[in-house]
Amino acid sequence: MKELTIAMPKGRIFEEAVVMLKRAGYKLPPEFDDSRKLIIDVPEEKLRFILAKPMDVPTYVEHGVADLGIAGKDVMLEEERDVYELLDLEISRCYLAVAGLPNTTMNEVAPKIATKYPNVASSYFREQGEQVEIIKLNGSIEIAPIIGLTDRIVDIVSTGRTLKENGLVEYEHIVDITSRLIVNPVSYRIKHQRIQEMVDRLDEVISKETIR
Ligand SMILES: Nc1ncnc2c1ncn2[C@@H]1O[C@H](COP(=O)(O)OP(=O)(O)OP(=O)(O)O)[C@@H](O)[C@H]1O
Ligand SMILES: O=P(O)(O)OC[C@H]1O[C@H](OP(=O)(O)OP(=O)(O)O)[C@H](O)[C@@H]1O
Repeated sequence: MKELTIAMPKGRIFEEAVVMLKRAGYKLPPEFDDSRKLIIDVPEEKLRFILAKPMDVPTYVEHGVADLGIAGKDVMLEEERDVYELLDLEISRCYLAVAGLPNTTMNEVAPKIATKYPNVASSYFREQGEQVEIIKLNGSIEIAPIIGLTDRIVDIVSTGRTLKENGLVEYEHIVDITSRLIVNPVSYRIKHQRIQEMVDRLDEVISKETIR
């Protein structure tokens, strides 16, 4: 049996992804529940896990140092890496939206947009026929319109709590987001049987949890 390397996103997707793998019958050691290790080998399952920053997962997979990865659709849209999406895992559900201070319009000349997703935001506003200046931030995006850095933000919304507690409102819904299982195209060809088995096992877990 060929070994598979999987790039896992640290942070909020990690826990849900681990639950899913366990439900699919993979026996994962206690390091998955509490550890600072960045590489976890599971020889019994012939699996190696790399614990990466969520935005970096498609990079590892594109370069083939990981066969598979788990990444949010937001990251896939932003990074546009040369990988295949195999499965919608239907976890970490959220959406990308345009938000800002209530009852405001965007500056007519060169409105500014703060975001962690400069590529997604640029193409969205281009499609809308609006010319904007993108200001890339790495987090706490909601601060930007409050302190007058930008007119709007493009950011993730899940419960809407962060917008609400910071006095912002949603203006436009851009795209729904869930996490995806992604694969390196070469790995998919040469380790096809092994990868397909994992896809089938995960797909069964998804089907049990949702009414399709
Ligand atoms: N509030 C949220 N609710 C649900 N899913 C979310 C939420 N925020 C982000 N996500 C999804 O989870 C993924 C990882 O988010 P997370 O906050 O763990 O990492 P990150 O913010 O990209 O990383 P870091 O904070 O370490 O830079 C995102 O790419 C997105 O798909
Ligand atoms: O609608 P909500 O449920 O409030 O979730 C949305 C918030 O979650 C994410 O932030 P995160 O917690 O990752 O912090 P960050 O600002 O550092 O990215 C996102 O960027 C929003 O700020």
